[in-house]
Amino acid sequence: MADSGIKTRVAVAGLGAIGADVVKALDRGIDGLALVAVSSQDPGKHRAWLAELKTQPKVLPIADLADIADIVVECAPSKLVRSIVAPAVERGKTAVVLSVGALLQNEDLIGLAAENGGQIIVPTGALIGLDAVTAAALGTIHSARIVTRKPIAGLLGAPYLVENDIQIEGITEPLRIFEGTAREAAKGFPANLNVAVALSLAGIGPDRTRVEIWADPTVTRNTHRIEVDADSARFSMTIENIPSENPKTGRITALSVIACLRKLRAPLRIGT
Ligand SMILES: NC(=O)C1=CN([C@@H]2O[C@H](COP(=O)(O)OP(=O)(O)OC[C@H]3O[C@@H](n4cnc5c(N)ncnc54)[C@H](OP(=O)(O)O)[C@@H]3O)[C@@H](O)[C@H]2O)C=CC1
Ligand SMILES: O=C([O-])CC(=O)C(=O)O
Repeated sequence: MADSGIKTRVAVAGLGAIGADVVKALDRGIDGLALVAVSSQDPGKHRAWLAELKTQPKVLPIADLADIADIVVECAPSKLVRSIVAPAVERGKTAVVLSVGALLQNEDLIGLAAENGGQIIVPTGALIGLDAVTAAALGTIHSARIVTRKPIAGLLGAPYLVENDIQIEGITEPLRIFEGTAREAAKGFPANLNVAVALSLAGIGPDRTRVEIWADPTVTRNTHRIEVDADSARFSMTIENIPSENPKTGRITALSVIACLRKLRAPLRIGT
């Protein structure tokens, strides 16, 4: 298909560990896409590096991004998901969502996208294997499980730890701090376990996907192992993510978003 020359306009909400890398990649150039706007809590903090971009995006409040973009990439705290995604999908536009856990409290956004011809895209993010999980889900998946091990800094402050008075600072041995469903994990660890919800949405849902979380002072990487048993295949895979400047977020997450954006207009797409 010939390139029409018309660029799809992209806005990025959040300029932290994920958003800043996505903005820089868009500015370097992704075929068919143009960065038009960004949003952050404190834009002054980002003025210097934004000024070095080849093309200056507008700096807007999150609610205004979908006015001028075809795709809004959400890389912000999970409590903002609704205010970023709703304006996009109700205009028939696309929202790329990183704070996947928050979709469980805002499931109606999926209906809103369906009614208005919009789309919500969840990149593989910090996880591995969602291509195989979505394929297996077309048959029968008997079970899906994720075991996450994170260094202490990747878990500190999670509401589940605070509510249950679980102390992890200073532990010297791995400690299993949670066992439950992906839905429960999303509630207790909203900034740490998006991967569990992504796995569940690709597979057998948040109430049947089992999650185990370990605070592990012996690891330096955010490590996720998934185990899936289906009528088409059985597989297990592990990813060991090097933390970014945000210890909760693996470096590969921004790269996954960039790869996802590149696929949108690429002449060759690899993978499901
Ligand atoms: N799906 C997945 O696999 C993964 C998902 N995530 C999730 O992705 C999200 C982003 O992660 P990460 O980049 O590490 O987070 P960071 O904390 O590094 O960055 C968050 C950004 O959100 C911005 N922000 C905060 N409030 C507002 C607001 N009111 N309006 C606009 N912007 C705002 C901040 O602005 P400022 O810089 O000005 O303070 C900051 O730039 C998180 O919810 C995280 O849990 C993370 C890893 C993997
Ligand atoms: O799932 C998340 O929110 C983040 C994560 O574990 C990682 O980046 O490795």
